[in-house]
Amino acid sequence: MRVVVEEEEEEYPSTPGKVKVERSAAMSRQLHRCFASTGTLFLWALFLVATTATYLSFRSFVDTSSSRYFPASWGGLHWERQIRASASPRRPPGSAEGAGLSVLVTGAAGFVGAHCSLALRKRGDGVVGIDNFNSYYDPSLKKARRALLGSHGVFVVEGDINDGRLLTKLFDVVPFTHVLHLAAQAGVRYAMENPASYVHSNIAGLVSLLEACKDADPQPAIVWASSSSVYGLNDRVPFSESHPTDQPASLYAATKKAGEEITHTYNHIYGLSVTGLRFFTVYGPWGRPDMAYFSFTRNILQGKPITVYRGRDHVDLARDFTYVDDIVRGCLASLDTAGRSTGTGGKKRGPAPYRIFNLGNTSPVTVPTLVAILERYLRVNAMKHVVEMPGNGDVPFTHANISLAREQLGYKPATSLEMGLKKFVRWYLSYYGYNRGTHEFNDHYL
Ligand SMILES: O=C(O)[C@H]1O[C@H](OP(=O)(O)OP(=O)(O)OC[C@H]2O[C@@H](n3ccc(=O)[nH]c3=O)[C@H](O)[C@@H]2O)[C@H](O)[C@@H](O)[C@@H]1O
Repeated sequence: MRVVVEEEEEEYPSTPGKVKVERSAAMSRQLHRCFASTGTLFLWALFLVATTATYLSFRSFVDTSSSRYFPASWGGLHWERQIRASASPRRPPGSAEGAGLSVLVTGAAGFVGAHCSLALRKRGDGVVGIDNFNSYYDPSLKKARRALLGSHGVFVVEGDINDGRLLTKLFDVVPFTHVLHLAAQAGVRYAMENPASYVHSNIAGLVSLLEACKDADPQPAIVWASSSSVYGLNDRVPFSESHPTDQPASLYAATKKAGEEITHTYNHIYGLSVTGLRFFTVYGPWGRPDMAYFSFTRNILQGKPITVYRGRDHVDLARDFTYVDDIVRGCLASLDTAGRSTGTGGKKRGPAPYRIFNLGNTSPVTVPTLVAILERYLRVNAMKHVVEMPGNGDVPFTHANISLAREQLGYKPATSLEMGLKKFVRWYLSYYGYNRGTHEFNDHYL
C-alpha cells in the first residue's frame, strides 16, 4: 500500500518547478516499469501458453492413447457402412423368432466366436465381429475363419477390446442389442508362461468392454464365456453352479472367476444384463490348435509323440468334452433369453438379470479314451508318453451338472465325443490335407 502512495506522489508532483526534471525521471521509471510489467506479462503469457499446450497434449494423449497402442485399422464412411450392413438383422418380416438381434461378437475369429457368428447370421441376426488376431496360435487359422464369416456377410473388425475408442465408435455406429463376449486369453497351462496376457485380455479387456457397454445407449445385454475351470479344486461332482468357486487352480481360472465378479459389479451398479457361461472343454471343427484333441491329431498324423498326463495314483484325467454345436445352441439360447439391461447413459434404472450357467456334456471321458478314439479314426497308433500331471494348473476331472441350463435355456447337448471327434477329424483332414502315402485314413468310421 505504501509503495502505491509514493508512486502516485511521483507521478503527480506538487511542485511545478520540479516538473521537467522529475517528469523525465518519472518517465524513465515508468518506461522501466512498463518494460518490467511487459516482461511479467510476457512471462505470464508464456506460462499460460505452456500450461495450455501441456493440457491440450495431455487431453490428446488421453483421447488417443488407445489409438497410439492400437494402430487404427478402422474408421471412415466406408467402414461405417460395412459395420451397419453387417449389424442389420435380416429375418423375414413376421418371422416367428421376432425382429432379429444385432450382436457384437468379440473374439469372432476365434473357435467358438466364429461358430456362433455364423449360426446367428444363418438365422437372420445382425452380427459384427471384433478380434485382435493375436498369435497365441496360428493367426492364419483365425484369418481363414474370418474369410468364412466374410463369405456369409459377417464383417470382423481387426481391433482389441482394450481399445476403448474403437468400442465407443462401434456403439456410436450401431445400437447393438447384445454383446456375445468370447474374446479371451484361453488355455489353462499357458498362464504360467505368459501371465500378463491373461490380465490384459480377461481382466483389463473385460473392464474396457463393460465400460463401453454401460455407456452405450441403449445398453446391450451381455452374454460371455466363463469357464469350467472356475470350479478349481472343488471335488463335488457333478459341478453345479451353486458349488463354491473360490479355489481356482490356475491363473486362467482365477481371471475367469474375477470376470464373474467384475460382471456382477457392472450388473449391480449400471443395470447391465449379464449371462456368464461356464464352457466345459469345447472341441470340434475349426477348433483351437493348442487344445489336446487338436494337437494330438496333428502329432499322431505327423508321427510325433504325444504327452498324456495322468493324475495321482495312476488315475486317468477326464474331461466333460463338449461339442461346439451344442455350445453354440447354448449361447444363442442365452442371447434369446437374456432380458434387457436397464440403464442408460451410465445410470441404472432398475435391477437387471445376472445369470450363470454350466454348458457341458454331462458325460466325462478320460484322456486315454480320447486318444483311442482318435487312433481309431486316424488308423494310426499314437506314440504316447504318459507322465504324471505336472503342477501347472490342470485339474484331474470336470463334470457338468446342466440342470439349470436345461431348465432355463432348453439346453440339451446332443453330441457324444465319438460323434464329435468324427466331425472334427473330417474337418481337420479337409482343412490341412492328408498325405495318404504316409497314413491311410479310416474312411469306414467317417
Ligand atoms: O473347460 C474349460 O473351461 C477349459 O477347457 C480347456 O482346457 P482343458 O480342459 O485343459 O483342455 P485341453 O488343454 O484340451 O486338455 C484336455 C485334457 O488333456 C490333458 N492334456 C493336455 C495336453 C497334453 O499335452 N496332454 C494332456 O494329457 C489335460 O491335462 C486335460 O486333462 C480350454 O483350453 C480352456 O480354454 C477352457 O476354458
